[in-house]
Amino acid sequence: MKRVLVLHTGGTISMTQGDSGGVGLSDKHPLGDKFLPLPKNIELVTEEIFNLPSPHITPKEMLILKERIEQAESQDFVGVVITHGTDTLEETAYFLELTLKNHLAMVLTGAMRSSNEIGSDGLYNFRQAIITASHESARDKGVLVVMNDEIHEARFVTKTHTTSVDTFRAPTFGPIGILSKNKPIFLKDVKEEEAYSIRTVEGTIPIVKAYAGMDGTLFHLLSETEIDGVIIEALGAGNLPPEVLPSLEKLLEKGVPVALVSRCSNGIAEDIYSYVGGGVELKRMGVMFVRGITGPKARLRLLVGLNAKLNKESLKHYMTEI
Ligand SMILES: NC(=O)C[C@H](N)C(=O)O
Repeated sequence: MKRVLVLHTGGTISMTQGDSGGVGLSDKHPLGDKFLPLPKNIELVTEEIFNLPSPHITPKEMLILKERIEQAESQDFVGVVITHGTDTLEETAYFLELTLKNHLAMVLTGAMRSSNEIGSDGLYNFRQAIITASHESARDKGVLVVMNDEIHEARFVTKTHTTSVDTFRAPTFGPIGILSKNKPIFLKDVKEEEAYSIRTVEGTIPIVKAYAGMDGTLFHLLSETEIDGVIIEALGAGNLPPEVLPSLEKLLEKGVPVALVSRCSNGIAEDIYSYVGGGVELKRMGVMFVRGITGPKARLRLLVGLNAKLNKESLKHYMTEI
C-alpha cells in the first residue's frame, strides 16, 4: 500500500459557490463526498490542518505545515499532497522547498473554480496531485506544484492569470513535467535546494516595486522604520530611477539587507547597465541581485536566511546563488 498524507489548508478547492454567486469556505470539505477514482494501492490519510483563504496564510501557517511534513517522514508515507488557495500557493510551496530536508514526494495543488461551479478543476487537480505524490519518480524532486496536468518546481512557478485554469506557469524555464491520465512524466531534473530547517519566521521585510518617475519617498520612510530587510522589484534587467539612490544609500548604510529582483515576469536580474541607477551601481552599493524568482519568493528566501541566522557573507551567497 502507498500511503499519501493529504493536508487541506483551504482556498477555492475547499470552497463552494452560494446562491448569490459569492464563493466562500464551507464547514465540511466539499471534496470529501466526491467519488475519487484512484488506483487500489493508494491509501489516503486526510487532515484539515487549516481552512483558510490563501490571502490569510502567513509564514506562521507555512511553518506549521513544514513541521507536520517533517513528522510525516517517520510515519510511513510515500508522499504528501497539500491543497491550498492559489493566490499564495507558490509562496507556501517555495517556503517548504527552502526549509524541508526530506525524501518524500511533496505536491501542492488547488483549484480556480470552486467545487460546485461548472467545469470545476478541483477534484481533477486533487486526483492528479495524489497520482504524482504516490509515484516514486516524484521523490527527491523537492516541492512540486501540480495544476492543469503540468508539474512545476516550487522555485519558478507563479500564478499568471486571475481566473483561468491554465494559470500556473514558469515563464522563463517552463514546467518540469506533465501528467498523463495515470502517471507523472518528468522532463527535466531539478536543482537541489540548500534547506534550512528554521523554527521561527520573525522579521519585517517589505517589497517595493519600482516605477517610472519613482522618487526616494518610500525608501526614506523605510529607513525611518524598524525593518529587517527590503526586496526591490526593479525595472528591466535590474535598474532604478536615479532619484531613489540617496535614500536607498541611507538604508544600506543602516545595515538593512536589500535584495533586488526584476519586475519583469520573464528573465533574470543582472548588473548590466552602468548609467546612474543602473544595475552596476546598485550592485556596487551592496544590493543583492536575486536571479529568476519573484519578489514574494525573494522575500521568503530572505526571511529564511535571516531566521537561519546566516552571517552577512553567507546571506549574500544564499540570496545571489540560486
Ligand atoms: N483560486 C483560489 O484558490 C483563489 C482564492 N482567493 C485563494 O487563494 O484562496
